[in-house]
Amino acid sequence: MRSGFVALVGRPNVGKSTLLNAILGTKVAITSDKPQTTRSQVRGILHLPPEQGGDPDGGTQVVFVDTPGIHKPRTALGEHLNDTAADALRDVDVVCLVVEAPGPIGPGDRWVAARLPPDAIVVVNKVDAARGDATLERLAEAAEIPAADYVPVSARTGEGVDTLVRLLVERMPEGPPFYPDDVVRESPDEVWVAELVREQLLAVTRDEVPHSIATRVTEWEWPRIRVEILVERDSQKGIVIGKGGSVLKEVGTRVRAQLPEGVYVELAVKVDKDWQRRPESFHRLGF
Ligand SMILES: Nc1nc2c(ncn2[C@@H]2O[C@H](COP(=O)(O)OP(=O)(O)OP(=O)(O)O)[C@@H](O)[C@H]2O)c(=O)[nH]1
Repeated sequence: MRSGFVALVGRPNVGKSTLLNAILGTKVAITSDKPQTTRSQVRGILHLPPEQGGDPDGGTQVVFVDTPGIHKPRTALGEHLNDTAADALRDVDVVCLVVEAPGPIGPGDRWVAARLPPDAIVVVNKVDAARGDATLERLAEAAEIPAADYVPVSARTGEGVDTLVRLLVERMPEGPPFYPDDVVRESPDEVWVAELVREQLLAVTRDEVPHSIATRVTEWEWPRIRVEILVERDSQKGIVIGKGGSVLKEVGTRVRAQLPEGVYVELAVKVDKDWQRRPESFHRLGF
């Protein structure tokens, strides 16, 4: 049996979480078109039996660690997110730096690249959205980053994902599994439901609101779940609730669609002034 850890790092919005979901073939990480969606290390576990590309003698388990996008921090939470991502680089077997094909490799990507181990893999994502020779240009640029492999993929269409998985399996050391066969996501159910609510709020609200939102489950009496939504200012409360509660209603419907039938999700909004700037507030939220 082979088993090991892979960290997915990169700047915000390059598609790390979408790639993790594509590799696992199931949703374990929330995604959005807003940067800085991932706020903690999210673990997803790939189990490959020998006949599906795992080690021929006993299969392979790859534990993926999805990380917050590394960025120039503007708040205490931002600094904490960078530290969380940097922590993930330690003690893993392979680091994948994710960049995106459509736009040039920028200072943010290079800053992360300079902190990689020399045997990292550079993943050039979103090749489906690259026009003309953009993918080739990006691979040429990526080649300047010292790494062991450079792999073009599309997390959206799945192109190249198998190649990436094959390279990762080859790099996994011999060892026993870390998780039971049926575990694909490490986070507890309460954390997952709170994340689903945050994902839908990110999808439904706009502008500065998304960064100010945090969610947590405050009651779990199956099938009734109460989720509290924290915002930083009074003005944001109205936006999150929506006219006549329309935003909350839409979010609730979208979340329920992803949970077993019959689950009742109750949403409440609360103001926790400037929680992102106060470590005691965001530590209380589990960051
Ligand atoms: N066209 C295209 N879009 C993609 C692809 N992968 C991800 N995206 C989009 O890129 C956006 C960001 O994706 P995420 O997976 O949330 O990005 P992330 O790197 O985890 O972001 P952070 O949490 O901010 O670090 C979303 O709108 C995705 O749908 C891809 O292969 N092709």
